[in-house]
Amino acid sequence: MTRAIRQATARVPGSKSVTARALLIAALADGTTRLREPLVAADTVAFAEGVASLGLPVTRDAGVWTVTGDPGGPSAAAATVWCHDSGTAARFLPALAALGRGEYVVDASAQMRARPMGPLLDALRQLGVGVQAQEGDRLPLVVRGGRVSGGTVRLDAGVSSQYLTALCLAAPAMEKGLRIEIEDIVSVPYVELTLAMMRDFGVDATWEGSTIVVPPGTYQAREYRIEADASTASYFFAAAAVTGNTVVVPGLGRHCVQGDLRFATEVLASMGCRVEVGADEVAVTGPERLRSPGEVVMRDISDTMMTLAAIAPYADAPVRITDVANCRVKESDRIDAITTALGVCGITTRTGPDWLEIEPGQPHGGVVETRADHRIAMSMSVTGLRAAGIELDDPSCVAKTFPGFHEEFAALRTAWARS
Ligand SMILES: O=C(O)C1=C[C@@H](OP(=O)(O)O)[C@@H](O)[C@H](O)C1
Ligand SMILES: C=C(OP(=O)(O)O)C(=O)O
Repeated sequence: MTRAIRQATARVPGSKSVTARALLIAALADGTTRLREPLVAADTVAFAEGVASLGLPVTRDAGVWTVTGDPGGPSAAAATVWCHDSGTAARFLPALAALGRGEYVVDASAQMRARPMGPLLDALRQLGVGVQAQEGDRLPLVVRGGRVSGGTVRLDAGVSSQYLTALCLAAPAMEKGLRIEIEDIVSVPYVELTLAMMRDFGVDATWEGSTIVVPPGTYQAREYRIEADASTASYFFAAAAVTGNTVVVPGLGRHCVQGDLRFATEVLASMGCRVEVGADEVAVTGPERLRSPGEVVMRDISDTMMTLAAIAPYADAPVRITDVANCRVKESDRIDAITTALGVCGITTRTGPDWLEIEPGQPHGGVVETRADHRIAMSMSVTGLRAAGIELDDPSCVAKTFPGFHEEFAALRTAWARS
């Protein structure tokens, strides 16, 4: 007997990572850039307000953000840049501030103040930028803007690729450009995304072995469409995986530049899902019984680690996720947060410094401690599709990247039920 598969569409907002990069590039571009379909969420609003506070105007209309760039860098004489909980803002904006003509304070929430900044600050200091930080190179910072001539820096991006992206994005505005010699690196697809977007705005940076070479140059202002967020889409793809239904997500497709789409095309596909990548949409259909992918190395796509952990109980054998040490220094200690959440629901897990393992089982209800981490909230919502009584202590923390998440998730369930 063939089973009835229910199909529905889920609308996922614009990519956080693409929106943040586009804002910074546009701020340094020659002219006015119009960003279509940007992500409107706490992280990107903080980013846009940070750019504006540095003296580079950003107008936010529905569906279009307009940025008036200045290849000479920020013009404000003084500013306080408030990054809220956003790693992209807290790591990218100090590099933009370094190019300015004033003295800037960069600060953020307690959650972000606890996250590491050291390698970025070390690289900025190698370039002669005046940076003062709190003990342990944490936020808040004072950055003294000035002419940055560039040259060569060494960088350890083994805890976060965001330090490397920050330097790459700012480098064309440096007199000699920049050679960045990379010691270690995580989240490589995010760096590829950075270089691809720089190319879209007219600057061609290249890899030479483990060095990135960015020539001096000027970004060209343009009209730019922000694609949907592949990390956010992972929750909707995972929902199809555990229910055996089909979800179609528009705004992602063959030309997608985000590494996290690999969660669908590689991880879910290896678990028995059918994954169809079209020109401007991706469809995922769950199997009758979810297969364990065995061990999954997630160093490149660690934002989707919790999505996989959240569906792992429904697989037919244990799931082991490895090489995700830097998940311990994100919005929460994510290895601890997701295994604690699953534990509250009766699922057995094991962890190590950079890995976790999840046993198959039927979760029961419980109150999940989200630890103000949007991805714990969204991931455990997926677990809740096949387990009654899973509640989040703070559902509103999804506002970091998708304020409308719960409404869209509920709409998908309703659409499946009606189809
Ligand atoms: O550059 C970016 O836009 C991002 C890089 C990744 O961080 P790490 O490089 O710290 O892993 C990712 O987790 C984050 O959500 C967004
Ligand atoms: C790690 C994340 O964000 P950021 O580092 O940009 O705060 C995330 O969105 O999962």
